[in-house]
Amino acid sequence: MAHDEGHTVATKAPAHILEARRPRKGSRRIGILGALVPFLRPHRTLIGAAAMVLLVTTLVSLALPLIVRRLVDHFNAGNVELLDRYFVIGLVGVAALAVGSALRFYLVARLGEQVVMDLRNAVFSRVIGLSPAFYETTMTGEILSRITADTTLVQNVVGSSAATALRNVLTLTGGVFLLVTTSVKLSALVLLVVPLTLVPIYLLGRKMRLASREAQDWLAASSGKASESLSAVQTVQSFTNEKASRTQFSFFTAKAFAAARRRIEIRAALTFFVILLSFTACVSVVWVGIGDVQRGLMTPGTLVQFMIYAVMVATALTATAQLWGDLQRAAGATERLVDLLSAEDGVTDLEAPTPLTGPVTGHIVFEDVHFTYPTRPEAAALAGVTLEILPGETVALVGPSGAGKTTIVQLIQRFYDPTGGRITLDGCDLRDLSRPAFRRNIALVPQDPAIFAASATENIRFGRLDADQAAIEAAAKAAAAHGFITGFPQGYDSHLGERGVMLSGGQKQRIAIARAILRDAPVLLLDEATSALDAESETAVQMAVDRLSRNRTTVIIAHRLATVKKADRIIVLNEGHVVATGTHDELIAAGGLYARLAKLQFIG
Ligand SMILES: Nc1ncnc2c1ncn2[C@@H]1O[C@H](COP(=O)(O)OP(=O)(O)OP(=O)(O)O)[C@@H](O)[C@H]1O
Repeated sequence: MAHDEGHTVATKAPAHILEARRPRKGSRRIGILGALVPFLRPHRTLIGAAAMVLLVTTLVSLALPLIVRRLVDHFNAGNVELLDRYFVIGLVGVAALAVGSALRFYLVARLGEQVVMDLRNAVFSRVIGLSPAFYETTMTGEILSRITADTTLVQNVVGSSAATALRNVLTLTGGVFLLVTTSVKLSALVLLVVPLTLVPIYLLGRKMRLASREAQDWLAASSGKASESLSAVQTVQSFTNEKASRTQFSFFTAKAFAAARRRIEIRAALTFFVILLSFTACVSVVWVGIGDVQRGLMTPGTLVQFMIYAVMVATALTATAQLWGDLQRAAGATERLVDLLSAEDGVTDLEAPTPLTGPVTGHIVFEDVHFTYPTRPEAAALAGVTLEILPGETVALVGPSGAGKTTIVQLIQRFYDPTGGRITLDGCDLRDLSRPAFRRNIALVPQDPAIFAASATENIRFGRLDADQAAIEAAAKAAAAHGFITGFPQGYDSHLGERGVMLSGGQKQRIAIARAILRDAPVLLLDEATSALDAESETAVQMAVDRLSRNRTTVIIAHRLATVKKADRIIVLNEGHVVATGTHDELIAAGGLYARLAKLQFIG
């Protein structure tokens, strides 16, 4: 019932999920697992050792039935000494098998853990560097699901299934060879059935893989939904939308369940066919074999030996059917991980970027910059912006909502590349510089600063990771944050809670300002908070900003009269154009958009 409701409430399934239902180019191939080779290569020694152990244990397990045959055939011969010898050999074999199996488990499981660790790190290090355009179309919760759930599927394969598959292949090869040498006639019977079992494995395996990938996709979507709702839990609760959130979430989990159920059904069918076919063959063989023993064509020991091999071969086949499913599932997961690893970034650095020579002065120039957000190709966010910000100058960006102020600040950081024109820092096109190199010269104070679930010290240190405690406290003092931090029970060691839930708006801003002070960069970008602070916080923040912007190129998205009045120059934007520049008094005298905005927006 809840699921049906879900259909009406839930948003449409993400586009890539709908897309996932269609088989993609190459999605039929299990060969995608080859993408894991670069992750396996560094562990060659481990793999080699595991393969050796695997070979030895398989050979030992194939040899044991030979002993069993001798035991059976000499059972009544009265030669106790010979029997004892066989038992001792058998026990040695069993011991070798035990040691080998334990060692194989250890080596292979460790390999799985290591490969998955590397894979997780690779995916995270890839996505953490992707420019914001990527996150406009991908939910973070979904990426988390890829990093946890999908990598776990890969781990199953690398950390067990692959080894089991290899063992099965060896057992099958060795077992079939030994079957034939034991009895050609009975083997012919068994080998008739082997190809038959492969047919359902092949036919159903592909379906299973598609269902599995779909289940993983829905699972990822449900994580995306959950993390979105959880990160806005207060908004959800104050609008009493918990029920709708639950319904939406259960819509996604129900979809994941339905796909998983389809996979399980297919696998159940597969298990049925494989067990039926392989064990039917076993039983028929025993039937025929007992006749041969009665007619004296073979010894009972040989029949027992043959039966053990037949069971080994049949078991290996059954396991292969299941493993094939695991491999298919891992192929689906790998495909998605590969998608993430090879996600194209709209913003890329040159192979040989221009090095920044000497200290940056902070001379920023926009030359006829046009820009359209990739997700909104029909509307230009900037339509020919030309402006120059001199070293050390403080510039206030002012304009109605949607005018393009934030866009300008984003482009200065090269989160996007302009679609036309160019932006230079100290005369260098941003596209020719390496992002990490020039961003080191920029400090950002966002409107709603990110606060991490860590101590006050660690949060401020985010501005410059190698800063010592003294520098951190000095920055906090300059940002008027020292007072409230020392007021906390654990002072600088106080935990600030995820997203800074334990701080007021003004306190968060002062932490962000302390970070920027610590960074000590020649360019300061500041998005002034729109929310009103109390007079005391307001003055404290204002003073901290003044101190911070002195002797630096400062670009402020201004929302307060005090700020614009202090700016060297105000740039008025409207609909992606610069419509006027000047000081507060000049612009008021000119009486255009700014005069109107000033009257409406700045209360002072
Ligand atoms: N990530 C985005 N994807 C698509 N369009 C965007 C994106 N960010 C902003 N826009 C659009 O670009 C235009 C300029 O937005 P921008 O955020 O630069 O305005 P702003 O002047 O900072 O407004 P505000 O004062 O309300 O923050 C707006 O029409 C906005 O809807």
